[in-house]
Amino acid sequence: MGNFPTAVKHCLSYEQLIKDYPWLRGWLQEEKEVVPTKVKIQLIDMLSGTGLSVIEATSFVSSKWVPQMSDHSDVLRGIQRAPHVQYPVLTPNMQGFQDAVAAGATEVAVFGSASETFSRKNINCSIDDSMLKFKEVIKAAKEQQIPVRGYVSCALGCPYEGRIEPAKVAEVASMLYGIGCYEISLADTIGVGTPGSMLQMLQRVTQEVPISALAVHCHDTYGQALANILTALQMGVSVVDSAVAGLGGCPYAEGSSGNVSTEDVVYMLHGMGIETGVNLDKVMEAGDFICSALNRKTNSKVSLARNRKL
Ligand SMILES: CC(C)(COP(=O)([O-])OP(=O)([O-])OC[C@H]1O[C@@H](n2cnc3c(N)ncnc32)[C@H](O)[C@@H]1OP(=O)([O-])[O-])[C@@H](O)C(=O)NCCC(=O)NCCSC(=O)C[C@@](C)(O)CC(=O)[O-]
Repeated sequence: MGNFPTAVKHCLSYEQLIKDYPWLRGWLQEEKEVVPTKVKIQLIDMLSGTGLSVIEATSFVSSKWVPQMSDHSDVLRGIQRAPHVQYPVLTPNMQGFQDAVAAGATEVAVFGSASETFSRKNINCSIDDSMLKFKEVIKAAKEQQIPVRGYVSCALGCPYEGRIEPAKVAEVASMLYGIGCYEISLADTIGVGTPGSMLQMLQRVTQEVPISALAVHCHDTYGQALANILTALQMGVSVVDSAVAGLGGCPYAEGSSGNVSTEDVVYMLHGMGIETGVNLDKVMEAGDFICSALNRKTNSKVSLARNRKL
């Protein structure tokens, strides 16, 4: 583990450390009941006023696979875009990319996996075939100056294959970076990682991809997400995906819990003196809104504590 004070100083130099990436589509794709489009739009609009620099808005996937996302175009068209906020959307293939652009997408993300089985279950193709599809998307995106982000799912474990070798994560991250993704988000899809496995994985991945191009995406199934994020920060990672109220999950990783809550990450970073530009109170308001609109309990420890006036 790196020297803590030095690493924190390093992090202090970064701004806009938080991306509220998968709050919406990550959690919605798990939601059994169809969430009204206007609720999705209102939540994005609330999040747009929090200071977050990136809000992943929806997903242009097949509605046969994920029915909750069938209103993707209406959501993207319905939101009020705030200046200085990016609204990327997931696009697994050219059909998704074309639909996304038609609905006004200005940033997209492709999502690969370090696990062969997860890749087939999630996007119905092998890792190698997924790269061919992503290459097409990236080529088309570049022609339109649309930046493309890449995900590597199962970076710390797979629901089907168990442990995933850091070398395999590095290989897939390197492929995504090599074909033109500007940033690679390393996802602990099922939340089994620990600071130890995060450290090992990052040490290997950074042999292939510069740390400045890496983000982390931690689900909190085993309660390790904040510790894992802290480890990544100490290594120099400066982009953290999170989800308002800790909602989220993946339909092809049954039983895994949501992403780490944005509220908890912001609280930790501000407590460390790291500037994020994010207004914690406003994020909590957005979290309260969506939890009450859907009659769900928050997964944010910070929100629970604040509601008890602690
Ligand atoms: C990738 C596909 C579409 C392949 O699905 P497929 O069935 O292999 O696609 P296909 O190319 O063989 O086409 C079959 C049908 O799907 C349609 N189709 C084809 N592409 C699209 C599209 N983009 N949008 C809408 N429709 C589409 C296509 O038009 C055709 O329609 P038909 O002729 O039968 O009526 C499918 O497997 C799919 O939608 N998978 C997405 C599943 C998903 O959303 N998973 C969760 C994403 S989150 C994640 O992966 C993890 C992450 C990023 O959060 C990080 C982490 O925590 O790990």
